[in-house]
Amino acid sequence: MTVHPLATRIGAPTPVAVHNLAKSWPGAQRPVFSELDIDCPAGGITIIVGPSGCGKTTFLRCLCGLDVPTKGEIRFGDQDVTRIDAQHRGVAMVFQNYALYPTKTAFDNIAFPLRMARVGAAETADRVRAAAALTRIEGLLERLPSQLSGGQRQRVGIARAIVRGPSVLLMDEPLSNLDTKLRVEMRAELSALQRELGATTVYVTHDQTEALALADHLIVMRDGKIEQQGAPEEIFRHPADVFVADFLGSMNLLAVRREGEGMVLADGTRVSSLPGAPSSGSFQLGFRAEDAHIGGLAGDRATLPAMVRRSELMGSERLVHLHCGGVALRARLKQAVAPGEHIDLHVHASALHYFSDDGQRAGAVA
Ligand SMILES: Nc1ncnc2c1ncn2[C@@H]1O[C@H](COP(=O)(O)OP(=O)(O)OP(=O)(O)O)[C@@H](O)[C@H]1O
Repeated sequence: MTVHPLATRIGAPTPVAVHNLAKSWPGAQRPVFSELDIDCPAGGITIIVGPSGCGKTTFLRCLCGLDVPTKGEIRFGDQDVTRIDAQHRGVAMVFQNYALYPTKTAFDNIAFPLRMARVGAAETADRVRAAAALTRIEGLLERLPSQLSGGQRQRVGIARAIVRGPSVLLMDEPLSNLDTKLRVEMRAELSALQRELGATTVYVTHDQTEALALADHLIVMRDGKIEQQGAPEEIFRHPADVFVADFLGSMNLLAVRREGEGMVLADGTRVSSLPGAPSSGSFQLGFRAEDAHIGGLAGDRATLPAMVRRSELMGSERLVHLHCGGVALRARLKQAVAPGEHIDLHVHASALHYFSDDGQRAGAVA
């Protein structure tokens, strides 16, 4: 693999690890986060996803050195950086609101960290141009931030972050101020750029699509705790609890209880077969909208009687709002269905998830 001129690392990429990390604000009733144990793969993208206020930004600020954790350890490679100043960590951060100097041109914004580090004028110009080329803003370097679009401003922010060749790159919702189309484009570009630079990247978002698309290692956070972490596909396929299941991909959930030999939904509807279901008591059944079908499904499957409430055309398929077992469900179906119509929804055994009443995974067919 060729090493990009902005990748200043010597040797292998830097792994980032935190151990038992906690942060509390003075006077607050409970910590922002606690007991965080994370190993970010060297040279890969670790994504932290979670609802607003769960502590994502504060965690990133601790990694960056802008905030000091109350407890625990942060390691970049072999080095304990927990108490080391931000400018000596070899880390750069991209902020959600771009954080550009309004009176400086794009060139001067990007050059700023190099000038602070007293890098010579010729090398500064070379590096700014290399960063601008990577972020495709070569033609915009003389403009002020006010003369740039949101997407262009964010590119300047990213160029500024990578211009010193950081070994660790932190990104706080870098795409959230962009419109949907640009966000998808920039997402692909960011991924390519990150691979080219090889900087270990920690990326915070509340967007589950972005998280699944970009992550090598995915961490789902809730109320300052790690709910689940691992490979994105593994988490998507085997969510540890109802919160993760619903946060990553909106899971339909139905309460089920066993009665004698059979199973009954909350409104008394009887269900004939639920492959892999817990063998006693009550539980929650989960499945995703895209895993529901009408007919045409061979092998082990669940059949759920449902009534159509509304159907929205989404191009090649329809998002169908249904009533089943006393609750509202959603299914993405190929067929046209009419409001009021009664249908049998089929879900393949491999797409069924089971959770205990308190929301923990209760096993499922793999
Ligand atoms: N400087 C501060 N002093 C006191 N409390 C703070 C401070 N900064 C953040 N908090 C609190 O810490 C909690 C976590 O905030 P944080 O910004 O880390 O969450 P987040 O998950 O990044 O949210 P969002 O997605 O909305 O940006 C919030 O309850 C917030 O009010």
